[in-house]
Amino acid sequence: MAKYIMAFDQGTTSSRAIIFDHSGKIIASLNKEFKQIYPKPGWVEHDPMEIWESQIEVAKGVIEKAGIDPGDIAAIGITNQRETTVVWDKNTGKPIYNAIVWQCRRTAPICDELKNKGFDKKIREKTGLVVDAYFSGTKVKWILDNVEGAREKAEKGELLFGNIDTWLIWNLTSGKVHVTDYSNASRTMLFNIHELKWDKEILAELNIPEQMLPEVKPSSYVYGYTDKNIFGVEIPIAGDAGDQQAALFGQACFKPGMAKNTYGTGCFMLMNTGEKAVPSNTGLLTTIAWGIDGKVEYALEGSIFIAGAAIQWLRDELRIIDNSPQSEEYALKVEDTNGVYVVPAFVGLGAPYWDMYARGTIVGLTRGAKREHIIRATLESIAYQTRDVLEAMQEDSGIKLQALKVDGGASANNFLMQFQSDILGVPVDRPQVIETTALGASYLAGLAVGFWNNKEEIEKNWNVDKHFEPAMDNEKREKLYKGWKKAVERAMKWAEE
Ligand SMILES: Nc1ncnc2c1ncn2[C@@H]1O[C@H](COP(=O)(O)OP(=O)(O)O)[C@@H](O)[C@H]1O
Ligand SMILES: O=P(O)(O)OC[C@H](O)CO
Repeated sequence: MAKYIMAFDQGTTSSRAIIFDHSGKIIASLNKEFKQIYPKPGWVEHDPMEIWESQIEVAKGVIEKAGIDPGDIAAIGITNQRETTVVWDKNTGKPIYNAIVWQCRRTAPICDELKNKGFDKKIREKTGLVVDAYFSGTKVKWILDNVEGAREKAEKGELLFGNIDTWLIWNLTSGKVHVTDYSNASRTMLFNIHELKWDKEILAELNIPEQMLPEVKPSSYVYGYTDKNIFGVEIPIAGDAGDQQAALFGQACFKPGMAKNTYGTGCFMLMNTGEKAVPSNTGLLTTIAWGIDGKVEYALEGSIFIAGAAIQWLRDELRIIDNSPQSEEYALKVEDTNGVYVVPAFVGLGAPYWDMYARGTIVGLTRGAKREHIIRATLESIAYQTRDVLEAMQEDSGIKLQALKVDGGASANNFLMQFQSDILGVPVDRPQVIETTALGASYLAGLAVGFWNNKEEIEKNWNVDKHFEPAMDNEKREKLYKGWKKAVERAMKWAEE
């Protein structure tokens, strides 16, 4: 019997492939960063061919690194940066435009129009989402409206739309399977999360032909098999979920009330709400967690657009650190931020503010402000944003969180995790495997092919690495947080015409 599962974790800044064994242990992992394209301020694109090529390169590389035979892989699970939009020609297989990334703000005016018409309320009800340039719907419309001949071709059925999961599965399968899963569909702003189908009224409003949309399947399901020319064998592709939902699954948050926070490019807190789609009154999203075992389960989500990406900004743009882990070293060289707050609203602000026109701000600078303070304030901004969404989530769900499960690249930062626990006043638990996104995709794939039998078996694989207890007194906590709220006010609406 095949001994491993391979996950493709196609993230915002890198493509990653990881091979897991039955105990959920990482056998080998390989990562490749790819180009971020910023054609204008606030615009973000990726080259879909580079995404595909980098993903295949790391997949082949990780098999070699692990020293295993492709025939030893029982299934592949796919997980992806969500919302990022690719439109391609069905006949040539070539994208007609770069992928418009979830962070891209170019469709803010289309969103404003929807809001002005009052159509946003309908969208909120049907899709669980807030009208924002974040989601795929307005991105598809933009491509159809702006790429020459696109709309005509789409109407003739010659173009296909997909998020990155769909794009990868279409390229991987010999039969060119055009599918997505419930969790990804729920991020398009085109999918009715209650009726579980593409919403004709929204499609008509955005003028998007339904025939270009993928078929929506469960998250644990055999969608197809890899073309033999890729790995030399046909491997079932059996799991598909948006990366944040996959992380919720990988953290074994299977019961209502269980929550996790993933610190990657952005930061995403999700709470399982079971078979109930809980509406939010605080600016959170109601989203599909996954479709499995013949049913769909929901989650409440707080989406923070910039988290680890702010650390990359310190490294690549400000060039005041050489690598991400160094941020911890510098942060610990000072006692506090000396009154400095960084609001990394580089692409607007997501939950709970939803301000497409907010922009990054540094406030509280004095003559004594050093790079250590700015670095520390940048790390702290990740924790403050998390507190914003945790408060919203507790209010919407009526559940007081006993502990927060964390994961993702930046959760490796012990300073950040301790400050997180301090500023929330809630313990933080980091598991041994922080690659829970990939792990969740593996679990979904493994369940579909009988590699794992049930969720109970998977739950036993979760082990804590480090537990962080709040160590800050309440007065200090609230004083610091008050300063953050003031800083956020300064960042809001900055880029509004
Ligand atoms: N030790 C660290 N401290 C702070 N940030 C870190 C650290 N290690 C990684 N990061 C940040 O985490 C992000 C990478 O995490 P990852 O989970 O791989 O993200 P993604 O899936 O979004 O590409 C990067 O933005 C990086 O700057
Ligand atoms: O690339 P990540 O891991 O930051 O995830 C991006 C999210 O899926 C965007 O919604």
